[in-house]
Amino acid sequence: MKAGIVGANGYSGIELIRLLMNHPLVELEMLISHSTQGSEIQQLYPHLTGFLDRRLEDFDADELARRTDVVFFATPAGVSKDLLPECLKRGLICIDLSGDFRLKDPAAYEKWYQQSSADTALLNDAVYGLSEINRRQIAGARLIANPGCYPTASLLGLAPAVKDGAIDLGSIIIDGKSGVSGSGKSMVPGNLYCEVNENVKAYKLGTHKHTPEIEQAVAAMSGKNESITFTTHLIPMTRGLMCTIYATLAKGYSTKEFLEMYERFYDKSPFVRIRPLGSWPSTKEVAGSNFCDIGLNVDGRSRRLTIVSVIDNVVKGAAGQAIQNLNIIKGWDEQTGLALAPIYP
Ligand SMILES: NC(=O)C1=CN([C@@H]2O[C@H](COP(=O)(O)OP(=O)(O)OC[C@H]3O[C@@H](n4cnc5c(N)ncnc54)[C@H](OP(=O)(O)O)[C@@H]3O)[C@@H](O)[C@H]2O)C=CC1
Ligand SMILES: CC(=O)N[C@@H](CCC(=O)OP(=O)(O)O)C(=O)O
Repeated sequence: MKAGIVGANGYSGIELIRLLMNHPLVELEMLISHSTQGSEIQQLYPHLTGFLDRRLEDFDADELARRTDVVFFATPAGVSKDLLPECLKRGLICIDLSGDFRLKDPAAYEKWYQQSSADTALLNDAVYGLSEINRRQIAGARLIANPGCYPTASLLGLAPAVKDGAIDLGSIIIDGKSGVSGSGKSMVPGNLYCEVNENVKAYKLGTHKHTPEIEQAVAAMSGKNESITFTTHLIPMTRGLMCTIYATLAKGYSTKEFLEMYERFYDKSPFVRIRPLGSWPSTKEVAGSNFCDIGLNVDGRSRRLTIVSVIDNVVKGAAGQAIQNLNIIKGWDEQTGLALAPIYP
């Protein structure tokens, strides 16, 4: 199968290249960028020297349809809602890493993204690509809305407890922390070395666009609409994302009972690893891999569950999950091209 990447020279695009180069059933055919067409990818990114001999090209839906079968959109919000329908119309499988097709309600997109939404019919057709939760809908789909990085870690951490009814949904608090690559490679003063190094800062309190995405998915799992509290922090590292999630218990389970429930829930999900009693994950333990590692603790005194969920934001939070979704769409083994151990130390 031949693939194209729109936004190939951004952080998620480059990660798609690294992973797809090792995928036995996919061949990289077209790399598309916005401002660097004509350049050799190896010149822009010397770490790819000797691996991939391709020039960046301009977006052309006819050319994509002629040369590829699947297109990944690794573009900023607001780009794929216009370009992707042209590819879909031409019969291509489209996997969008941006938020353009994630929210079913166009008014919610307009409120949280501060721009006009994608076509409503396509929003309805789009399948939310949280691989472990929506496998049945993803299989055979043509349009995947790949989840955001914070929602991936949060929702994989919450899903078993939410589906069991074991926590009070109105009590959920998510404390998220991300490395700087989560914000992409564009020049932003807040991402300068002197601003980020030896610093931790909270950002977008009450306005983060992943808030409605997490709420929508929790509602889909539970049948109930509840507001969550979600706070994000930028931390001085390149890759890695941790969500520490707090919720009040609705059932009196112990940590051991929660761990057994999570183990059962993710029994057939090779990319979700549950930590044993008394052990919690760190971002380094998933770096460069498609794993989501989860640790749990019940605080009997406050009757609260704490969930610690970590991913590599550019792999499981973006490019890796996008490829996992392609594997599911095609009925291939989910781990094809993704069976990579994390980089350590
Ligand atoms: N970074 C992460 O950890 C995650 C990112 N995402 C999402 O994935 C998407 C990409 O993110 P990221 O890789 O970080 O972003 P970057 O800013 O690093 O890269 C964006 C890419 O999009 C290209 N681009 C911009 N506008 C257009 C356009 N009109 N047509 C074609 N290409 C265009 C840019 O090309 P050029 O440089 O030539 O202008 C660049 O290659 C975003 O929507 C992001 O929110 C999702 C989960 C995690
Ligand atoms: C560190 C950092 O800035 N992270 C970004 C994550 C954006 C992202 O991946 O989100 P979408 O795919 O939904 O656009 C943020 O918090 O906005």
